[in-house]
Order: sequence, then structure tokens, then C-alpha cells
Amino acid sequence: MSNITKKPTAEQVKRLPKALLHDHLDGGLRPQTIIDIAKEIGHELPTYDAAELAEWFRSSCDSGSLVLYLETFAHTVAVMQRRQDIVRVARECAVDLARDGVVYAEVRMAPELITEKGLTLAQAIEAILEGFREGEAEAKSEGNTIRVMSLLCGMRQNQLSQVVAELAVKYRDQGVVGFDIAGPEDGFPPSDQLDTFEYLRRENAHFTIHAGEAYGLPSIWEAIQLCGAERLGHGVRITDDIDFNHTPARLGRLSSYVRDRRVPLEMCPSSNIQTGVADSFAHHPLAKLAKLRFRVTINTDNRLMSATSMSREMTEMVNQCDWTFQDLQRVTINALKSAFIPFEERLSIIESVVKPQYAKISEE
Ligand SMILES: O=c1[nH]cnc2c1ncn2[C@@H]1O[C@H](CO)[C@@H](O)[C@H]1O
Ligand SMILES: [Zn+2]
Repeated sequence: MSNITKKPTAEQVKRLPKALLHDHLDGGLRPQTIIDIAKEIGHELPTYDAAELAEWFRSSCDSGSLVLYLETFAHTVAVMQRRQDIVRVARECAVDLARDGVVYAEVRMAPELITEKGLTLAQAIEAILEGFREGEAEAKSEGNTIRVMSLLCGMRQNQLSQVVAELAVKYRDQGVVGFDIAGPEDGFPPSDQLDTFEYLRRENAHFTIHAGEAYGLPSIWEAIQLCGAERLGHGVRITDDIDFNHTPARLGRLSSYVRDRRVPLEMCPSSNIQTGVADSFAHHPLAKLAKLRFRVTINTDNRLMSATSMSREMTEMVNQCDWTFQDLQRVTINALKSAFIPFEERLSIIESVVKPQYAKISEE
């Protein structure tokens, strides 16, 4: 029997090549970086000890509420207002992901949040892109190869989505591969930004939408059927349309559509556990949806707030849901198939990096 059906060790998971579609730039800062910059600019933090600050973020985000969870971003956003700080945060993000074995990442940020000290939206975007390029180079010097692309978010509660979407189109050949809307879901349906999504479709631009995280099926339905989202950020509440009391499970019209059309679900188990969707990895719908062969992907969402990494998310799936090399390889290939880079580039990473490395590491 091939070893691909065995469970990898945590150390092997760390070395496996990973693809990440859903990670917020302002949700992944190094605690020490927040402290360094906060001291320079005079921003007050709950503590100036890196380990304590990491713990403060994690525990503050454990409330079971998305709205409270989002309040902690005030501190990360506060230290991302100067050009050099944005470049640093983006560079460190790329380096940290690469050290964790991530070979392809789409990292998202809402540029409108980092213009408080006078940067234009375009300057904010350029700083992010510059940081990612520097981080890729630094990762290379450490022996890690990573490609980091950028997604731009509009915040649901603001009125800037159209402007940000136009910038996503403008910068599409310079490292921006798509658009998203983020922020509080309840009370801000995706259809509020319908004009923007229609604009993006006319421009043949890619976008995903945070939907089905803190709000249920209507949000998912709007995101896909009214707005035309290619992927769903989280999408975890699709389970409201699945009856698991039958064997096999019975799918409703919307969940069938999502599965039949292979709509990628950017699932983020640790984040969902903190905002109250599930109480553990074992009870998170990810494993069940994977078994039903939805196109699920596994993601970090906010590494700082969840004290997590791709390796940790995957290792928990191994430990709590008995996931094997094969299960991990499937979500990795799912992610790459769903990436917003050109088709041949996705295939090339799957064929020349993911499959050979899985074959090699699983045979050790
Ligand atoms: O899980 C989430 N759901 C909705 N919005 C989020 C989530 N994580 C982060 N953000 C929001 O996205 C902004 C840009 O990165 C963050 O500032 C935060 O407000
Ligand atoms: Zn998110």
C-alpha cells in the first residue's frame, strides 16, 4: 500500500508544499513588529511584551463574535500607516509563510485602512506589492521558494469598494490578482456592492467574497448568484443546506449548485472556532464537506489572531480528523486549481512542486 494514505507527522506537514488563498495581511503581523512600530509612532498597546501581546490577540478573539474579533485589528492597522511599515509587514509576511512551507499565497488587504497618515490608495497598494517582492527574495536567500500575490478588499461598511476594485484592475499585471469584500457580514449583504461586482465581471477580473461566515445561506446565495463570486471566503454555513442525518447526506439546491459548479470554499477552521461556528476541528464542517467532495481549501485567515499557521491548521486536521497525506494533497491541489493566477501557472505548481514533494515526503 502506498504511504499516501498514511498520516504525516507534524514535522512532515511543515515540509509539505502548501497553497494559501485566504490570509489577511493585517491579521498576520509578528508581535514584535507591532511593538517596534508602536513605540516609534507612539501608539498605545495593551502590553509591550511580545509573548503577552500574542496571547492578548488570541484570547481577545476567542469571544465567539465576529464583530469583537474584528475590533482587535485596530492595533495592527494602526502600525501599518507609514510606507516603510507596510513594506516591512508585507516582507515579513512572505518570509514567515515561506518558512512554514507555503509555496503559493494570495494575501489580502483593504488599502483604505492604511491611508490615515496620508498615503494614497495607490501608494498603499504599491507598498504592499514591494514588500511581497522583497519578502520573496529574502525567502529565496533562506532557501525557500514562495510566490505571494495580492488581493484587494473593500470594507463592507465603507463606500470605497468601487474605487478599490478599479485599482485591483489597474494593478492586475503587477501582483494584484483579485478582489474581495471583508468586514462585518450581518447587515452588509454582498448585493450592497453589486455595481462593483458587475464592473469586475465586465473587466474579466477575479473576485472572491467573504460569505457564509457570520451569516447564513442568503449571504452565500447572493455572493454566487447575484454577485458572481468565483470563490467563497469561508462559506462554512453552506452546511445549513445539507441534511447530514441521512446517509448519504442530502444536499439542497444551493449546496448542490456549489458542489456541482466546484465553487471553492476558502475554509479557515481556527478562525471559525474563535467566532463560534464550531467548537473544535473535530466538529468543524471542513472534514465532512471534504468527504462530500466539495472543493474545500484550508486557510489561516488571521495567523496572529488565531495563533496559527498553515502547518498548524493541517496538523490539527491530521490529529483530530485522521487526515492523511492524500487528504492534505487534495486540499492543496484544490487551492491551486482555484488560484487567481493563469491556468498554466497553477498547473505548473501542482505538477512540478506539489505532486513530486508529496510523493517524496510520504515515502520517507
Ligand atoms: O474573517 C474575517 N471576516 C470578515 N472580515 C475579516 C475577517 N478577518 C479579517 N477581516 C477584516 O478584513 C480587513 C482587511 O484585511 C481587516 O482589517 C478586518 O477588518
Ligand atoms: Zn477572512
